[in-house]
Amino acid sequence: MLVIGIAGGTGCGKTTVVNQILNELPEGEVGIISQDSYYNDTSHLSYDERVQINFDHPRSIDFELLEAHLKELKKGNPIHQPVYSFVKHNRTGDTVLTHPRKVMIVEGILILTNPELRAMFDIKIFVHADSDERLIRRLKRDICERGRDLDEVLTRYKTTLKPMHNQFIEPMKEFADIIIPNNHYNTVAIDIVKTIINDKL
Ligand SMILES: Nc1ncnc2c1ncn2[C@@H]1O[C@H](COP(=O)(O)OP(=O)(O)O)[C@@H](O)[C@H]1O
Ligand SMILES: Nc1ccn([C@@H]2O[C@H](COP(=O)(O)O)[C@@H](O)[C@H]2O)c(=O)n1
Repeated sequence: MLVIGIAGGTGCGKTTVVNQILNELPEGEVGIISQDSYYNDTSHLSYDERVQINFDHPRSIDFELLEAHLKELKKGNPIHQPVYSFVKHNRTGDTVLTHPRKVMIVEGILILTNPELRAMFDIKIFVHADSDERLIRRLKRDICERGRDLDEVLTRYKTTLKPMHNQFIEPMKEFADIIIPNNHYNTVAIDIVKTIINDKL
């Protein structure tokens, strides 16, 4: 199994890059694990308490479960990937049966911050977009798709997103094998990654 880690700040285009990679590759050969599925289970907290969580700090992620799941997939066993709700700020209780594939992609803002998880990646990719570009994209996405308003996104950006990005995410570029500039759609970089995957398949 080839395991590819794709990191980068919120709104840099990780999900878009993953979809572009999947496009045209043989169906059923590439699997995806999203770090978002592994936000800690916070069922013991009220909604108001969950809103206060710093979702851009590594401690908000259940890395233990994420690692355990990746190990199972590497052994050839399927896993039940939790489903996360950005509206409820919690896991929904549902899971998605995820089968091992020849190529597994793990994507998320903080996946390179955990040394044990990082060691499991054969290829580490960092997607870069400038912070103003990422903020614009995040505003549009969170308002249209994640039930947020302008005030919520901007407050979160100033109080947690930006400082956490500078402290934990940006320094992870050091560990990347490939950095994809993504201020604009980067078809050349996507083609290179697709070629690497096709070689493996
Ligand atoms: N290169 C790009 N140029 C313009 N918009 C982009 C680009 N890449 C992604 N987007 C848009 O930005 C938003 C956030 O992208 P997404 O892939 O969800 O980022 P991430 O998963 O890194 O948070 C989406 O609405 C997406 O369509
Ligand atoms: N309940 C939550 C959980 C996470 N976030 C934000 O999501 C971002 C990570 O997801 P991307 O798809 O953008 O990579 C992260 O910056 C968290 O702030 C949230 O808003 N609410």
